[in-house]
Amino acid sequence: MTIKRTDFPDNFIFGVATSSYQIEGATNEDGRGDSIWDTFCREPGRIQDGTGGDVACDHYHLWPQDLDLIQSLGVDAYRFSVAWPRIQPDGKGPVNQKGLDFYERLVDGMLERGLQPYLTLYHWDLPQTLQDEGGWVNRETAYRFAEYARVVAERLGGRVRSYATLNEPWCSSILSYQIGEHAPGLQDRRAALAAAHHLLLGHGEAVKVMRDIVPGSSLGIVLNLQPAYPASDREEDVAAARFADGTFNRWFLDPIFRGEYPADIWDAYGEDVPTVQDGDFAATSQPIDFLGVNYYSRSVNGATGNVRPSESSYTHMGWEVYPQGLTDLLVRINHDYTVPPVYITENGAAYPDELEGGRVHDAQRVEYFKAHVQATSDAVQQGVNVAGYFAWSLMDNFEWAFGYSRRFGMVYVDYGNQQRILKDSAKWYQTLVTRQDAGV
Ligand SMILES: N#[N+]C[C@@H]1[C@@H](O)[C@H](O)[C@@H](O)[C@@H]2O[C@H]12
Repeated sequence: MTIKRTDFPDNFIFGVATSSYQIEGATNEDGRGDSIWDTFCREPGRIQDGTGGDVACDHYHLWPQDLDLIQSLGVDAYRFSVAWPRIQPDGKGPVNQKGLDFYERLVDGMLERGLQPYLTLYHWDLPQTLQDEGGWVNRETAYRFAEYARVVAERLGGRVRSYATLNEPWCSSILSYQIGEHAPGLQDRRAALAAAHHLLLGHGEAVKVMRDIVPGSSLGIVLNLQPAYPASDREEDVAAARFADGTFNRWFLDPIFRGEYPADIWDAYGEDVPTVQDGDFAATSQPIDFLGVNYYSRSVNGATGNVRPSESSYTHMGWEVYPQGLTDLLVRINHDYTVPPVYITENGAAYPDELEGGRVHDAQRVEYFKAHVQATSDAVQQGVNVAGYFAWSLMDNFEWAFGYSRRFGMVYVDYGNQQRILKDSAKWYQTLVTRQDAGV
């Protein structure tokens, strides 16, 4: 059985994805302000290899050849993010024109190369000055985010037709304010739930503002969703899976598509639940034009903790390779919610790539992509309106708390000389998206 480009609708989009802090570098250039990740990386022990995003892939300077590289892959679209601290160094007030100029050049460069820009407004690089005032725990940050969205839309409006407000609000709240593995690195569930609420409020306020500025553009949000399976059919395992599904998936899907929090999880959170003001759910459940889904793996839940099926293979992140979970997830959200067109906005895998004779034979990543593109096609065949697939990531980059120790790219980056080298997976993807009938 082969997966072919023609297995998808003609208007199906294939793309690649990155984010500002992970690739740009130039953290002190052209008026950019500090983000919470610049601060976090300076705190000893936060990043596994002690690095940060100050240089990364030097994309801020190498963007023309990186756009040439993307174009050479034959993809339709490029998903990228705008760094809020480049646009408003203090997160509010004065606009840094050099920051806007950079993204204007970048977007024009995409359009000149026939690449459709898919813009994400917030991929975790919150201006530090806002964090100094409480960050997402402070409700005011939601309104500052809507003001930032206005600035970007007013400058790029006519040229960018797809805007995602947030990337993975679960990571920006739970992972960052409760678990503490991401910036700002707090461990306070009540703060995390307040942050999650204000992120979703900011999403809604930004959508409201942008509807007037970029009429006809496609506005949406990107969620990292993870299907939760019970380790067995024992009641306690089934309950564990439902709780995991509730805290990870429904806690974000329900406010967006139902205008409420899931009652079972709200009750479980007790006094840590966020303060919800009148009108908040009207904002969070603003009609949107697409849902972005970032899928990497599933969870297998038991009453005493997660289970790692021994028969599965695992990526360098320790995540189970489980493509069926993508199909199951898409079919489920299509059944349980009234969703707009869905994009797989991120899917990919980290493996310990080795450069051998100027080549990277990343066979495991090729198989990962093949299986998950197939799983996406399976969901389409089952009636899910999937409009596109973006591979994570275009190139190796700063992998947050793992620093540069994890390589997710289909293009290898030699950080010593910033050389880009297509891995076998890039060549496979190129054959798929350019209809050369890549085989599975
Ligand atoms: N970890 N990991 C890989 C990848 C990360 O590099 C992206 O920035 C996130 O949007 C999402 O977590 C997925």
